[in-house]
Amino acid sequence: MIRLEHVSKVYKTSTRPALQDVSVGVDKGEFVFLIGASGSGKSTFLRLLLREEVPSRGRVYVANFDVARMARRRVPRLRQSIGCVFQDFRLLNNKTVHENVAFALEVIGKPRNTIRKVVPEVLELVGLEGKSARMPHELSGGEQQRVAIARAFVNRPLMLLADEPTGNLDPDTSQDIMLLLERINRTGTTVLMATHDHSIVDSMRRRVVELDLGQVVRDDSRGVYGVGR
Ligand SMILES: Nc1ncnc2c1ncn2[C@@H]1O[C@H](COP(=O)(O)OP(=O)(O)OP(=O)(O)O)[C@@H](O)[C@H]1O
Repeated sequence: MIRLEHVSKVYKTSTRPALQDVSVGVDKGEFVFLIGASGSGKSTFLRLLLREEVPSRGRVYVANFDVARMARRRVPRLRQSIGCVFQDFRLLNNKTVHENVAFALEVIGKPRNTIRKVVPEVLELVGLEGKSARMPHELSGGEQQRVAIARAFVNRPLMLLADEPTGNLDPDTSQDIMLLLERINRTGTTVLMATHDHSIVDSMRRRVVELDLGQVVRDDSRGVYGVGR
């Protein structure tokens, strides 16, 4: 599903590589934590998968896309197969919950009757049935993140990328969000989550890929956050 082969990334304005000779494969349906100190390269890793950046060296594959080399006009198709969730939710504040999720389908040209059918289904999946008419500011942080996850998942992407999705949430709410990401993973969706949250990584016992100064220093199949460190 994801394959990085000997990927290095050096940003123009930086001397030290953000990623250095990184080779990682993630199979369809896996749940993987990407961990590492601030500046270790986690966001760069995710941005390469979305073709928001291109590697300085090496190859990046996502599903059947040769991400770094594909024509620019095919990039929207790549991005449609990847759902994204962020620490700061990134909802449209002037739209309701329903409209936020529906918008993700409108922009890719889904017919209105499909949208009317699938939006309530996905809102139920994330536990927000009954809140579809609320505005984002009328929701708790955890609920806002559920809307963001619904929006990322409504198109049934092959993969969900989550960049610190629990970074703004308290521990209990974070656990609820993790249960939701696990549920989405059980539908067969590959989940790759960048995080600093020790307790979540330790409680889930999933695969852990650790970056340090742009290099993979650990890849454990049922890892914890800080083994031996
Ligand atoms: N657009 C950019 N231009 C120049 N340097 C960058 C750029 N983006 C990131 N970097 C540098 O690349 C390195 C890796 O950054 P990256 O954002 O990938 O780390 P991170 O692990 O996601 O950090 P954090 O946990 O703080 O988000 C850092 O040294 C950072 O300063």
